[in-house]
Amino acid sequence: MERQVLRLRQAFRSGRSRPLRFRLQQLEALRRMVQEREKEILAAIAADLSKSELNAYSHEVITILGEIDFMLGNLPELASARPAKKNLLTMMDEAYVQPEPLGVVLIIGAWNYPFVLTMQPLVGAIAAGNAAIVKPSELSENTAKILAELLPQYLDQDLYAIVNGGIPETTELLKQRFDHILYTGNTAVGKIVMEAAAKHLTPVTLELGGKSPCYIDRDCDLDVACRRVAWGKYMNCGQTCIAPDYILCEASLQNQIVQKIKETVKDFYGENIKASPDYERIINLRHFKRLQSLLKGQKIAFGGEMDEATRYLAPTILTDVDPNSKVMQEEIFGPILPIVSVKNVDEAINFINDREKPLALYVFSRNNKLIKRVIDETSSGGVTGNDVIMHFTVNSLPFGGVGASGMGAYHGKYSFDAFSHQRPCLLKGLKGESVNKLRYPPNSESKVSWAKFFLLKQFNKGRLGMLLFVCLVAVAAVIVKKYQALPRGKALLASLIVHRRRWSSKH
Ligand SMILES: NC(=O)C1=CN([C@@H]2O[C@H](COP(=O)(O)OP(=O)(O)OC[C@H]3O[C@@H](n4cnc5c(N)ncnc54)[C@H](O)[C@@H]3O)[C@@H](O)[C@H]2O)C=CC1
Ligand SMILES: CCCCCCCCCC(=O)O
Repeated sequence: MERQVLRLRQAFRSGRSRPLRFRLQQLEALRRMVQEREKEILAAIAADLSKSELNAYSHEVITILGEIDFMLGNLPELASARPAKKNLLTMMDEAYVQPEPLGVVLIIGAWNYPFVLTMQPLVGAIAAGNAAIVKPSELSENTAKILAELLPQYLDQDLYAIVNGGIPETTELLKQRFDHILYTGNTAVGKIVMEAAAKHLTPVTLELGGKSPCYIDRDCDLDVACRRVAWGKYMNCGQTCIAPDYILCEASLQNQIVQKIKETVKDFYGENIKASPDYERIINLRHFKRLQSLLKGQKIAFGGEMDEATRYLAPTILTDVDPNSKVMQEEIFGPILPIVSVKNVDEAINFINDREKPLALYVFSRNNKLIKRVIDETSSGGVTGNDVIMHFTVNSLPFGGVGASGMGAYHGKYSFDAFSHQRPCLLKGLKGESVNKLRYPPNSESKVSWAKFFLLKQFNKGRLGMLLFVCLVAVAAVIVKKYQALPRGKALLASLIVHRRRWSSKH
């Protein structure tokens, strides 16, 4: 592991990953990989998540192609230096912000969208000019395997590597020194990653999970709301970090919601859900049993059927759920939708604020003021009003958590930023020592007062006069130099000095 990181570091030090042309070439090669090897990639995702290839394409591949296109179109601008505003002391100098790559970065992905959660950060890492190690989840082993096979065929092998394995391999990787770590997964492992990173003072982006609430207001189009919630909740069998975890609504809406989601599920997956190519399975037996245990003691208003052999768990709705029950204590990450009743939006806001900050928050209402109020009075990684999941697809929006749901963000420009250092650059001229004297010792009241003038723009009359005088002298000096009319120039300067003295004695 150590040798592998060293190899990448040496390649990074060679400077090869920095030129814009190289980054664009690598991104184009990655796009070629996705296009040419689409079939193998889709088959791997489909095998890992019991997913149709069509869904594998629209859940994952499309996101990566979109992200690569965005970077190819925007990288020249993102990677270029941005001029910075100057102050009076640096007026004549050059100030700009130059994004620079961080170095060798580590990307640890989760299993639930195994292609997106490894390749989307990689697009950002390449775009920003880094070397990168990608560690896919061992639970989505087919995708992990195909990535290890394909990536070296398309990308620079000394700069980008896939490391496969489970906890021992990840633990070993985390002992190495990286310049940034982007981790996607559960909160408990997020803490392990952050602790390991702290040993090297490595900055982290943590894309974690949590319980994302969905408030459904009385004043809303319930048909649309239920269709959208059902889509976001049951997609990927509920194994989506930003799936609506539970519904908050007035008690009187509960039965209608159950009825409408039931109808939607029939529209989506037909009478025999098990046979639908659009309905996935739980990733493994451990998660299946965990989900099974969440149903104990609950009122199942819809669904609940399961088959351990195929890890099938039907789209399920729980009603009158006690906020203290187990299903409300942990992120569900499965097709179980609890409904918790609240009296009104005030109670919903308090309910949300009494708990950890979620990764996503959803509000359905016809009343935009109510949606804005919920946004203003709560906190979450992201918000979508009148829909679910969709903020993930807008690459001009930063994607990430806050508080217990994570730190940092990526997607589009934010991915580039996550893997870049915004380096402030100031290029000073060698002239201007008369002004610079202000900051050289010995200090004095007068120098402090000048510093206040230059940096805080605190004027007094005398200073203003002096500034005008300095400007006039500067103009005169330019004229003198330009026309080399030495005698007339000198006379002009002398007359200015006399005027300045007279003006000073009067004020
Ligand atoms: N914020 C986001 O973008 C996303 C967050 N998630 C969250 O991830 C969670 C589901 O993923 P997990 O089951 O955690 O995925 P997982 O089991 O695939 O683990 C994630 C990664 O952590 C590594 N890992 C696991 N245990 C480790 C340990 N003890 N030490 C070091 N590394 C270890 C794994 O090898 C894997 O690469 C959910 O909470 C979900 O909400 C999932 C997808 C996206
Ligand atoms: C058009 C829908 C695309 C949905 C992709 C959702 C991926 C979410 C990944 C996750 O964060 O768990």
